[in-house]
Amino acid sequence: MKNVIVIGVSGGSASGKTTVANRIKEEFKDSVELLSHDFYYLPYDDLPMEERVKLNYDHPNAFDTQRLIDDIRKLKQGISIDRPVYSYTEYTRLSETVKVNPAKVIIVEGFMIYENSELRDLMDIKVFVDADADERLIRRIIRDVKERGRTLESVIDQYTKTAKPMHELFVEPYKKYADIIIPRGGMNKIAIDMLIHQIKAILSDE
Ligand SMILES: Nc1ncnc2c1ncn2[C@@H]1O[C@H](COP(=O)(O)OP(=O)(O)O)[C@@H](O)[C@H]1O
Ligand SMILES: Nc1ccn([C@@H]2O[C@H](COP(=O)(O)O)[C@@H](O)[C@H]2O)c(=O)n1
Repeated sequence: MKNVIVIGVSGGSASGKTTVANRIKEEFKDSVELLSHDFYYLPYDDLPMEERVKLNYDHPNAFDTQRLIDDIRKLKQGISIDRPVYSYTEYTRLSETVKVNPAKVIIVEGFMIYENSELRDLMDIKVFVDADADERLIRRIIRDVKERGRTLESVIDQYTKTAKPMHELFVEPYKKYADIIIPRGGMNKIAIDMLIHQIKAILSDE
C-alpha cells in the first residue's frame, strides 16, 4: 500500500498516549488504525492467575514485540492482520482476535515502543507524551481501580516495585529518540494541531 505513515506515540504509563492517539484518530477517522503495544502482552496462560498477577509487566520480555513488528510490516504491505486482544483484569490474552485492515495512518502506541530499535525504525514520526510522575501515578491509581479491577494497595505496590524503576530503565532513556515531545498530552491543542498538519503534509507529499 502506498502512502502509509506510521506514527509512534510513547510516554510513561498514564501520560495521555491514548488520549493523543484518539485526537489524531478524530481528525483522520477511518484512515487511521491504532495498534497498542499492550495488545501484544504475552498471555502467560501456562501460569495460574495468582502467579500472573505477580509478574513484571514493565519489562521488554513481557511483550511479543516481534509479532507487533510483523503486523506493522504486513499493514504497510497492504495485508490485513488479526491482532490479539489483552485483558488487564484477567492478566492474559483473550481467545478472540480483531481484524485490522491496512490504513493510510497507523498509530503505534505504547510506553516502551522506542526501546526496540527494529520497532522504532518502522516509524515515520515519533511522539513522546510527557507528564510528571506524580500526575501519572494519580491518573494510574484512578484508572486501574475503576477500569482494571485493581485495589489501591496493589496499584501502589506495583508502581513502586516495577512500574517506576522500569520506567527509569526502559522508557525515560528512550525519550531522546522522539521527534516531538508533547507536554500536557491531549490538552495540548497547539502541539496536536502541528502534528496533524505534519501528517497531512507527509500524506500529500507521497
Ligand atoms: N492532560 C490530562 N489531564 C488530566 N487527565 C488526563 C490527561 N490526559 C489523560 N488523562 C486521563 O488519564 C488517564 C490515562 O490517560 P491515557 O490517555 O489513557 O494514558 P496512557 O494511554 O498514556 O496510559 C485517563 O483516565 C485520562 O482520561
Ligand atoms: N496485566 C497487566 C499488564 C500491564 N499492566 C500495566 O499497564 C501499564 C501500561 O499501560 P498504560 O496504558 O498505562 O501505558 C504498564 O505500566 C503495566 O504495569 C498491568 O498493570 N497489568
